Amino acid sequence: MEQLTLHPIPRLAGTVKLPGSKSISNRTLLLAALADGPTLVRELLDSDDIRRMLEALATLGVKVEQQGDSRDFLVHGTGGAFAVKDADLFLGNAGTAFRPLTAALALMQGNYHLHGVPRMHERPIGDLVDALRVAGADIRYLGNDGYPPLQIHPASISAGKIIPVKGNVSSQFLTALLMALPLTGESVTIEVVGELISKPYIEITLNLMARFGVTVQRDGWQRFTIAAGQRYRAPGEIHVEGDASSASYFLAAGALAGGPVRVEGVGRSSIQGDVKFADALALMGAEISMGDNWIEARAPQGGLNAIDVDLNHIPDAAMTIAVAALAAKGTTTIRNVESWRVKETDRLAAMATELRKVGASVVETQDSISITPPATLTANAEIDTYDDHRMAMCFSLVALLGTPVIINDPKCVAKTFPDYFEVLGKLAAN
Ligand SMILES: O=C(O)C1=C[C@@H](OP(=O)(O)O)[C@@H](O)[C@H](O)C1
Ligand SMILES: C=C(OP(=O)(O)O)C(=O)O
Repeated sequence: MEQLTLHPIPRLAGTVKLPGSKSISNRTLLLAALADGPTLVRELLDSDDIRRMLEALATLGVKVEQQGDSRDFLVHGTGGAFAVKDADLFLGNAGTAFRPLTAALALMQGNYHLHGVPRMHERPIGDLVDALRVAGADIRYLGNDGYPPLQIHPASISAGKIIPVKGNVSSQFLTALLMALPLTGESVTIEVVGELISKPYIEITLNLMARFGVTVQRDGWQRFTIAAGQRYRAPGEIHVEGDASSASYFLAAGALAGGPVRVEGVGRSSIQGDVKFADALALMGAEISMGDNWIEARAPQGGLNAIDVDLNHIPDAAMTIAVAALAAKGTTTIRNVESWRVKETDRLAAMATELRKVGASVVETQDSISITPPATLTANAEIDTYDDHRMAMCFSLVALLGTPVIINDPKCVAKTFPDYFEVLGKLAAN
């Protein structure tokens, strides 16, 4: 197995241009593929999760043309029906490809086999399948009930009713329904049953749907109504913002190792909830400034303080807080992140195990984690990354605390940020 040794990085300052947002890239590709007419998608993220969506669309007969060597792609919309009616789709471990494609294809009168890596087959999808079955979809489980792989069959769809969906396992199920149900042309109300987690991701979905001409009437986070007869219309061009979750590693770096570190590509005008990571970092004492399209972080004079926070709204960037806690005075508690258990790995268990390797005292509950840093961090800890890009990226921050660290299987960052370590290295060389 490949290993990467990161030597201590005593001071870090500079500017990083962020890669495109994963959440916006995959939503935009699908909406553009479903729209009437062509859409130019600018600055698409280049990573495994996006490749899975691009490959799936190609298999489904959607024409997508890369513009030279750029990250600009012209997507030829299909008007809401893919030409290929029988397909086998491998979607890796990309939740933002698997869940929305399941919903869209379930409404399309074809035979589709959707599968992924072994971990994807352990990530739940039952709440989405249950909701789609209420609309008449014919979806069968090929392995364990409630989990991929799935086989979709042609079915008679009638969405003109209330579709209930549970939102306490993943917000991606509601996102998938919202994006797909306009394809029926009927009026439909989606009713969230119980609690909805990761709410800001729904705002990304609604924002992009609106740019493609479909508006949703909402009653808070409980009911979402799509009026009859709406179609996705190509908006001409969509520019993909920088990835706010990827920004978290560099902002934390600025807060830990002097700074200022500035990220470009997200800021005050971002539609991504993960920009709120900056608020959590500020709560720890970091000095944050923000413009429309940039955020900057620097270390406070007296070092960071521990915090006790509910980070349900930013589950991905919350992992970065867990590692930044190693530099904070006191015990940091991150609450309401049970969804960590069903992501790329069981992130609560993985985080607890690996933080202990660097010497932290950790208390893990079903939905929270408390971290108390040691007096001296353990040098050269070998961090296992569990094929989880975010484990690799957030544990790189240990090097910014003056402690060498070894990252096992560093290439797992390819899911969302293939050249993460090169970008970090360049910043460190400034
Ligand atoms: O909709 C999205 O783009 C995402 C939603 C979140 O998932 P959950 O809703 O499952 O928490 C997040 O963790 C994931 O990385 C991306
Ligand atoms: C949870 C994540 O990914 P996915 O889109 O596969 O759910 C993530 O990127 O942290």
